[in-house]
Amino acid sequence: MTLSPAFHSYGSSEDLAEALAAGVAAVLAGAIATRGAATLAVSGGSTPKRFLERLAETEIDWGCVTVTLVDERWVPETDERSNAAMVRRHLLTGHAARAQFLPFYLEAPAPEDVADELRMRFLRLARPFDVTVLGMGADGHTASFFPGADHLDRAIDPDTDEPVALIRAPAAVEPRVTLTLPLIVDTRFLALHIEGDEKLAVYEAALQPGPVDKMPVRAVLRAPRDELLAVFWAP
Ligand SMILES: O=C(O)[C@H](O)[C@@H](O)[C@H](O)[C@H](O)COP(=O)(O)O
Repeated sequence: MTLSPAFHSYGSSEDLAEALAAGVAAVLAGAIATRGAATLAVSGGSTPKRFLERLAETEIDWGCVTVTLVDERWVPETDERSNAAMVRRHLLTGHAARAQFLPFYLEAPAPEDVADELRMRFLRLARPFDVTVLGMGADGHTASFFPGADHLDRAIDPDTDEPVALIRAPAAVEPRVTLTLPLIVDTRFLALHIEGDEKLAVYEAALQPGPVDKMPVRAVLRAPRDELLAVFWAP
């Protein structure tokens, strides 16, 4: 059964960052208390930076946390477009520097050259994740589920056993590697973090009936889950 998302709106990006960081830290601390470990998957781009900085300040036992990405642009961490570099800069500092980090990028011209290594790397990740935080583009993509992407059907196949998908799409700029839909929705706390009026309108349009491939965030919105998807929005 697909439950309607829980929508949380905040007066400012800073208020949202504080609230989302507190919520994520609480879920991670709960996982550490019960299992001695926690897994966090975060998205790249620009929106998460303030939230990740607030999360880095929380005093949970970061040494028990594995941090990974929802998706990555196929560039080295020296490239300003690298999501891994953004996460290291904004999250893996201070208290959170002790977390174990599992990035995607491997030294190879194309992700297809290391597809088996990527598959094995992410097959080993404990499931379900404890926290997954998604972003969304103004075109209705999330993760690297871009409209018009090649292999999009494989990436959003709810029945795939593959942990990652290799994506190429005009809007994606670089080749992408993304967690597949089952890994993304198989998480205890799933959040969609969007900011601005434009993305709010895109989110509301994505809630309406329509083809998934035109607004692939719909694959997440429609995925049957026991727990509510939590949407965090600020103007
Ligand atoms: O690699 C990426 O770009 C992200 O993982 C992607 O899915 C992101 O969440 C959206 O593109 C929104 O990006 P902004 O936050 O920069 O608008």
